[in-house]
Amino acid sequence: MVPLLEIRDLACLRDQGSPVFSDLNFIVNEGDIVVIQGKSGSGKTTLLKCLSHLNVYNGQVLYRGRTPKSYGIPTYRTRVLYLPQRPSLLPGTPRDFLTVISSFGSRKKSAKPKFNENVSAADIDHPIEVAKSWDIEEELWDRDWSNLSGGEAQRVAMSIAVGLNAAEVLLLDEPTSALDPESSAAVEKVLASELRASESTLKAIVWITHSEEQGQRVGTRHLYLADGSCKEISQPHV
Ligand SMILES: Nc1ncnc2c1ncn2[C@@H]1O[C@H](COP(=O)(O)OP(=O)(O)OP(=O)(O)O)[C@@H](O)[C@H]1O
Repeated sequence: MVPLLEIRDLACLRDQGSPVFSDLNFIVNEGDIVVIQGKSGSGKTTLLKCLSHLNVYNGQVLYRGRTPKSYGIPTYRTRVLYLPQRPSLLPGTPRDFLTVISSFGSRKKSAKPKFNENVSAADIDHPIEVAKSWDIEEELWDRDWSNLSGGEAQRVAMSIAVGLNAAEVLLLDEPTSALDPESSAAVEKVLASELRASESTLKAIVWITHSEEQGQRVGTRHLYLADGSCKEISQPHV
């Protein structure tokens, strides 16, 4: 069976030419929540950016056996969706971002998702409803990202990722780092149930966390990045 995501001989260089990492090889299968751990500066964010085709890299990233370019990069980025560590650095408002991303998207309206389906107002309403369930009032959608708190921005970004129901793989960069334990647990619960729900497009998550406890709670697999390479470990790294 073709893996959902396959990473072959992935290497990424710093501006000065030294490698952040090289020769990374791993597979993400349907149902996986792959937790990525590693010390600060080990290359976790860089890895997610390579997977979402935001960084230049050597080697191959294959989504369902095909290169990102073969889907068209905007469509690929909607299907393999990266949520940055600090969504507050995005330009404009969350509603602007939602409109742009949904115009590239494809929602699963039937058992077989199709690319480039038209997006209706309902597509845009759903993330707003998900966000409301996480105590995000609608007026926040029209504020600049820079004027949201870190935790508000994280919940809004996550509600877009979940509510649009377009992504098959979510690439999450410390998605709950600015949340209190209760909000964090609510987000973990929704993501885990989305992964199990048959009507959801979501098939796998790659999740960076510095929290060993969170890694243990959410992860089905654990990768540890160190010294420019990564290894699969059976338990979260202590
Ligand atoms: N645009 C860039 N130009 C030059 N070096 C960069 C750039 N982005 C990242 N780096 C370097 O690449 C290395 C890996 O950074 P990265 O942000 O991927 O680490 P990380 O493991 O996610 O760290 P943290 O846990 O602190 O978020 C670091 O040495 C960082 O300084």
